[in-house]
Amino acid sequence: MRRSSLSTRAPRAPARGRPEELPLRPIVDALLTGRGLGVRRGGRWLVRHVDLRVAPGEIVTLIGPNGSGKSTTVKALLGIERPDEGQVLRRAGLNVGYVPQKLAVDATLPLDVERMMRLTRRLPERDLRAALEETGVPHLRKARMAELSGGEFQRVLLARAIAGRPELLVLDEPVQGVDHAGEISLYELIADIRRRLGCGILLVSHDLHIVMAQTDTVICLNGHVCCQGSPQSVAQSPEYVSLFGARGAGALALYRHDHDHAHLSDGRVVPVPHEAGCAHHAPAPLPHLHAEEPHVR
Ligand SMILES: Nc1ncnc2c1ncn2[C@@H]1O[C@H](COP(=O)(O)OP(=O)(O)OP(=O)(O)O)[C@@H](O)[C@H]1O
Repeated sequence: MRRSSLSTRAPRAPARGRPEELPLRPIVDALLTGRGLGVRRGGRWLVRHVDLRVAPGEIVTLIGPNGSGKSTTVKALLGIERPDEGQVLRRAGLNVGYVPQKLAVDATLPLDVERMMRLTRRLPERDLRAALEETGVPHLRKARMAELSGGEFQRVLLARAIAGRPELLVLDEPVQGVDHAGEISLYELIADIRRRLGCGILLVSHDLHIVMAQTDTVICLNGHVCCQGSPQSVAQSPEYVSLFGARGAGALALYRHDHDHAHLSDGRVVPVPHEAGCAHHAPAPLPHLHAEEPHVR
């Protein structure tokens, strides 16, 4: 039977003696695409010529030194900052969960976790409870935001971002104020959320050696895209080494083996198929995309 790669029709009933044909998967479009993105403020380009895309189920991590334009790029992609150049394409009606880089809660504000979760939307009890459980903080429901530890605070923000079952999760430095062990478990939680929700994730991080184990595509930014690709290919690129030094590159190499197993939330380690290194993340023309405001939570 001749099959078109674009077809999404159900397969015919299998002929006797022939193996059943699996239904063809529909073409999966990117959730979010930036093409030639540039943001200019105060007479200078903060970022320029940025191409990136996030597909469903993919973790894309933006790394780069302080002031390299990571948050600016994220804000431009989400429509929070207006780009001066290039194009942002978001899947129509895209549901986004966003944890911004800066979110300070005044110590005098009597804001508890439950109210924080419901601050900007109606959230049914079931969804609120599920989100807090998924991020491991159901016991903090009545706690005051201002009294949470760094790790607890970040978990609540994550719960708030996933409560609406987003298709895309955007996390701008989600492990701020978290100790080393807490960072590792937060990144494992993020990878676990990706597996459970099947959402795409755009992550901004400084924690190269930890985050790399969970990342599909790394984009190394320094006002422009210096290099991009799988963690392994980026670690070997001269641009990356010159930005982060050989020590940073060496730290990535240490984590190559992590791709052969996964950590479950109950502590078990299970084998996963070896990923044979992602291809470079070249933006390609995408049909069915509309430039419109996303539904950012
Ligand atoms: N609205 C603005 N007007 C002028 N300059 C800005 C504006 N927003 C950001 N910048 C500058 O743009 C540069 C990039 O900032 P951005 O916050 O995107 O960097 P970053 O890579 O996220 O940094 P960090 O790792 O320190 O969080 C910085 O020099 C910052 O001061």
